Formats: sequence, C-alpha cells, structure tokens
Amino acid sequence: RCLLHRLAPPSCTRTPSFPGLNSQHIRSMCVESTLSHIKELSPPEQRLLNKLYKGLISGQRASLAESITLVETQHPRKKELAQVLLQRVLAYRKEQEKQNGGKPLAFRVGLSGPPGAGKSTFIEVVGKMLTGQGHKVSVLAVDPSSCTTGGSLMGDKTRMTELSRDMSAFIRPSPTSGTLGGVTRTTNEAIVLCEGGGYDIVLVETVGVGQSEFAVADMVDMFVLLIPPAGGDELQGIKRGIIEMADLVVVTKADGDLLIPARRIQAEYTSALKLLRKKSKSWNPKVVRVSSQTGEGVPELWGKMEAFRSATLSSGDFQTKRRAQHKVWMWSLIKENVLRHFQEHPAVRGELPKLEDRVTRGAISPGLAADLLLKAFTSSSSSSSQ
Ligand SMILES: Nc1nc2c(ncn2[C@@H]2O[C@H](COP(=O)(O)OP(=O)(O)OP(=O)(O)O)[C@@H](O)[C@H]2O)c(=O)[nH]1
Repeated sequence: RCLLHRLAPPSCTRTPSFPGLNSQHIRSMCVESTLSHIKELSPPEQRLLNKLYKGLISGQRASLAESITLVETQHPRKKELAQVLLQRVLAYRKEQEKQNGGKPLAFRVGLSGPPGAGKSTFIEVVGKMLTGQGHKVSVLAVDPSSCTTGGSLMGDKTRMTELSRDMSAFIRPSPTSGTLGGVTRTTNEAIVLCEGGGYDIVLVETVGVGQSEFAVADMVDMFVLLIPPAGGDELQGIKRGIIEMADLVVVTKADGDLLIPARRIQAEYTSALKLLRKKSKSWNPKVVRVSSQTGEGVPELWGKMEAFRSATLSSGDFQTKRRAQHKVWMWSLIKENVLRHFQEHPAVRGELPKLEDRVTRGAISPGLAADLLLKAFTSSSSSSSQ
C-alpha cells in the first residue's frame, strides 16, 4: 500500500474519506507519485497531516498558514511530510479540475514593478474589489532582498492593512531567508496549497529587482508589470526582458498631477510593446492606466485580466503554459539540488579552492578545471555507490 493509502483511514479504498479524493484517484496518484522513499509515517505525523489537510480544504486560514510553514521548513523529515501533504492536495485539486471539464479553477497572477510603483496599494484595491465580488484572494510575496541580505524590501512596513483583515483574503509575506531557488520552490508549493484552500485568485507579488521577476513569471498564468509615472528615463531601469514577459502593463498613480505623465508613459509603452515579438496567438499585451487612489480604471483593468484568462483558456494556451511551467519548476529544483550536491561533495570541496585560484591566475583553462572537478565528482560518486 502506498503512502497515500496509508495516510487515509482503512476504509479509504471503498469509501472516499476526504471530500473530492476518491479511492480511484488515490490509486492513480499512488502509481504516479512514488512516495515510497519516505519512511512510514508515525501516528502523530499522520494525525498532523490529516488535521492540516482537512483544515486546509475546508478553508481554514490557520491550517493554510501552518501548511505553508511546513513547505518552507528546512527540516529534512518535515520536508518529507510537506511532500506527502502536497501530493494529497494536488490529488484533490486534480479531481476538482476534472469536474470542471479539465480546466484550472484558480487564476494565478504575477505582479511586479520597481519599489514604490504602488504595488501594495494596487493589490489592496483590486483585492478588496475581488473579495467584494465573492472571490477568495490570496497574496504571496517573493522578496529577492530577503534572500541576499536577510533584510526586506517589502516586509518592513505594514502593507495591505484592509485586505489583511478581510476574511476572504489570505496574505503571506516572503520567507525571510533562503535562496531565490528555495523561495521559488516554496512559493510554487504555497500556490498549490492556497488553491487547495479554495482561493480562486492567487496574486504573487515581487519587486522588480534581480531575477525574482523571471522566477515569478514562470509560476503564474498572467504576468502584470506595474510602472509608476514619475521619474526621468522610465523605460530605462525596467529590464527589457521583463517587458517581454508582460501580458499587461499597468501605469499606476494616474491621478492629479501624475495623470499627464501617466498618459505619456502609457503611449511610450504601447509603442514599445508593438516592437516586441508576439508571445501568444490568443493575446496581445496591453497597456492600461489606473489610479488606486481614485479607483479609476480598476474595474476595466480586471476586465482585461478576465479577457486574458478566457482567451487563453479557450485557445488552450493557459493549460499548455501550466504544463510547461511544471517542467521548468522540476528542472529548477534539480539544478539547484545537483549543484549543491556537487559543491558539497568532499572530493570537489577539496579541489575547488585550488582550482578556482589557478583559473583566476590563468594557470589553467576554465574548461580543464571544470573537467577535473567533474571527474573528481563522478569517480568518487560512482565508487561510493558500488
Ligand atoms: N497619487 C497616487 N499615489 C499612489 C497611488 N498608489 C500608491 N500611491 C503612493 O505611492 C507610494 C508607494 O506605494 P506602495 O503601494 O507602497 O508601493 P509598492 O510598489 O508596494 O512599494 P514597495 O513596497 O516599496 O515595493 C505610496 O506613498 C502610495 O501612497 C495612486 O494610485 N495614486
């Protein structure tokens, strides 16, 4: 019996023990998900996972928060427990999707922009509008500064005060430590958990610094770039590559004295987007203006986002992108782990400083140094596995 069977009460092969998770589905997940490398769960571990799972899918915010903490952990055993929980939530989601004609139920939107672009004010306004319409909204943050400095660009001030009090919203700040790769992993997993908790809109916010925008663009259905109207060379400083990723560009703070510059920036971006290669057959990126202060343009903006969603869902681009993202996600995890394994390998660690030094002095070529290190790694890995 696979781990998922063991997790569920004994009757699970006949009676579905959890809403939406039937025995046939558990069986299919058992085949797909070889969780067999994970040591048998102890009764307290089973109780913990059952409690989290039930709480999560019944929409309890505390269970969602606790589940995200579990996927963020560095503790090896807890990491395994997190994988079991995730696998179960995925099975549940898959079943729900099947009932929805195979179409994903939640909409994942990435929001990025330079510091001070007005992201949190915007999320507060859009989030409140959406919860007012009956949606459940979760907001996850990817903060690149927390990875490098341990400080935070986004978490230091109180953000989205109203939305955080809203019972239909769930806001999770970025973990305060870890590599970008690690944060990417946990954010991807947190998205799955939020969706399991019934959040049909998942907003993933990041500051336009470093590689975090690209990481976020790879985990969402729609990528939105927020640009403030003030400043000199507006198109500079925003990486060209990131404009290419954008499905929608939002010029923020289009009110008062900033309205005229906002119109000008809108025109500049509209021309810039025309020069870019078309990303998709079903959608042309657009540039819109909004004011979170007056609320002007906000409903129209959401209208555009819904139009994107329905156009890409009916063309199949939406589903294709998600499938491709799963592969990207898997490979980024493999790369990170393999690299760490390589760097920590005793044979490599012994040779690395010497060879790095010789490469920097020009005593040997980088290619030769890489060959020597890889040889040290593979020969001692294969002798230890024999
Ligand atoms: N006039 C005007 N000001 C705005 C609007 N939206 C935000 N602001 C102001 O712009 C400043 C930055 O807004 P935030 O929402 O904190 O921006 P942010 O992008 O989240 O900033 P970081 O947290 O630093 O990444 C604040 O002083 C806001 O009051 C708007 O629609 N109109």
